[in-house]
Amino acid sequence: QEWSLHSFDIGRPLGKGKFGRVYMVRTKTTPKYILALKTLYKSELVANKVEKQTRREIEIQQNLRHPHILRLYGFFHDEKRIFLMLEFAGKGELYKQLSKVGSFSEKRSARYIDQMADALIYLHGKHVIHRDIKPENLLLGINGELKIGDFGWSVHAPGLRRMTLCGTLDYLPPEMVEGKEHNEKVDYWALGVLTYEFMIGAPPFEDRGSVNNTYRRIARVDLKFPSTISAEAKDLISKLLQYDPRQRLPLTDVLRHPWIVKYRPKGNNAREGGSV
Ligand SMILES: COc1cccc(-c2nc(Nc3cc(C)[nH]n3)cc3ccccc23)c1
Repeated sequence: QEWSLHSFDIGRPLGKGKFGRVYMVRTKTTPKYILALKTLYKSELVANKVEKQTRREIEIQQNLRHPHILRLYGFFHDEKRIFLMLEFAGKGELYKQLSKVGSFSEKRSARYIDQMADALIYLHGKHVIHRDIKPENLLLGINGELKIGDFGWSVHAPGLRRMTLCGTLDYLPPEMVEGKEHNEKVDYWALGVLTYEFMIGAPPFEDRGSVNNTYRRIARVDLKFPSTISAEAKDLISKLLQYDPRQRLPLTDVLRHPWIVKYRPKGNNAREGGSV
């Protein structure tokens, strides 16, 4: 199947991505499929020196099949742009909902982290580390299920970050802010930061006034919890936000953690194959 812009009826623009716009589109084939078409301007990719990273993002995401990872069905290009044919997530960007309500309940946060852990186990099983887990890269499907949407920073483990850090430091683990070699355990740390931000509405080491102070707080694991957070939630976050990557709670143990199990939708706890 040779895809081009002529293969689609272009719907409404959904919003602006980093290097171009995202449109809701429908295939002209029957049956008709609704997709999100992400446009990337080649000139922008070259200007930002991210063409290799983009090629890697496409190659990685095309081979991934998981309910909580946004599908990349294919891509095509014209002289100016690259077009990514992405799964359409009906409820849009998770961070917009987070900023609208301020923070999520422990139940909603635990269910998202359950889904994230499941997706990360799949990713790491394919020796892919995401390296850029944060609310801005997460989308919500039509049934409110979480979808990891952006693989711009993912690499095959172990990686050494060559790009200067753009955007927030808040999610980076000590080994990355110290420029050391890192492995898939950077995603364990980011999962801890994400859990904290879902429930509190801001990341744990944020210092809006000074990037250097965020650095320091990360390197010192300067972690404080508001009294409103349950002991079980604090326990999980503290086991993920460990300075030493080897001490961080393995993802399979995240799935078994009491705080996660407590909020897992009924029927999802049935033992493998156990039917009642
Ligand atoms: C950067 O892409 C942006 C930016 C702003 C909003 C949206 C957005 N996206 C989606 N779904 C998507 C997006 C992708 C790549 N797959 N599925 C749904 C929405 C619904 C309401 C408002 C906005 C929405 C995307």
